[in-house]
Amino acid sequence: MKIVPTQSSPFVIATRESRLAMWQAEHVQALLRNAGYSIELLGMTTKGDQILDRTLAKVGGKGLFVKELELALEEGRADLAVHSLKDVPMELPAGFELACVMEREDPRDAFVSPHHATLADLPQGAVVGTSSLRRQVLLQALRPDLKIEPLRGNLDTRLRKLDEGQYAAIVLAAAGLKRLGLEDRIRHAFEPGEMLPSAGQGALGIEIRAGRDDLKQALAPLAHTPTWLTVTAERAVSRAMGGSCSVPLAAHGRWSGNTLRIDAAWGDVEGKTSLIRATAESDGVSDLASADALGVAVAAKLKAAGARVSTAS
Ligand SMILES: NCc1[nH]cc(CCC(=O)O)c1CC(=O)O
Repeated sequence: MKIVPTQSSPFVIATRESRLAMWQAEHVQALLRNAGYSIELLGMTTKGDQILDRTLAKVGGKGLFVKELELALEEGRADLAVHSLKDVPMELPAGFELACVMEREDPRDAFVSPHHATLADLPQGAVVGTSSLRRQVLLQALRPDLKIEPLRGNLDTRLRKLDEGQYAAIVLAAAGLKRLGLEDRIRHAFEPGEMLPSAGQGALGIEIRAGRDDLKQALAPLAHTPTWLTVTAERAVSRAMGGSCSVPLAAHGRWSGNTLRIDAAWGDVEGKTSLIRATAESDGVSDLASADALGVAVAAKLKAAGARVSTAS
């Protein structure tokens, strides 16, 4: 017999209305429904979805995607928000917390192109679309001749712009393409050694108002501890570097056995190709505090090698 949890009213998931955000919210909805909970969705459009003609760095940063969802939580219109962790600022506002981090999808960046198999196949000076400073700097480090042009919008919009011929290739997160059944668009998945992913890429986090123990209990079975530890270390690198989308910064963790290794790369916006890299590993990462400390240690190495802490928000 299934034990049905007691709920005074359905839990409401606040979600952006892009196909990817909806997929992610519906995924969490399905998991919680399977566990016997009653779950509804509240779709909303955020500023980050509306403003498409400027880079995120110029319009106010990643927080744009999450602020409106947090307002819905604050006003009691919704109970939880499912986020791509990559888009979640390092510090949550007071009164909010991450209730859980789920198992990571593919964290790699994907090379997508109608006519070229990978970066090395692109002709001299080809136009590659991305608005991510991290991707721009890492691409230029591999191929200084490429012309990087801005590309914003949801996944479908970005793929349409590629197909219309505005770019020879674009770079997207493999995770988003896979979730939407668009895996066949991936021509090449960059290994972390080629193009280091962003902190949190491919992982989903669920945000709630602090103190909602009923929700924490419901969400606990969705948590994936190895992912949570990894992304905590990655996000600690970003936090310690003052990371935001106006700084090219990559941080990526991998387990081998009991050892967690974090690689990071920091780019100078002005210098464009001067990448600073650092690595640290630990076999003693078993709680969020030690994961955080590992990330801070990587950031200290970046700083010692000349990376500067950003003060921009
Ligand atoms: N910045 C937008 C964004 N936020 C999360 C993903 C992909 C899914 C994920 O990383 O979990 C994407 C698209 C992309 O970078 O191509």
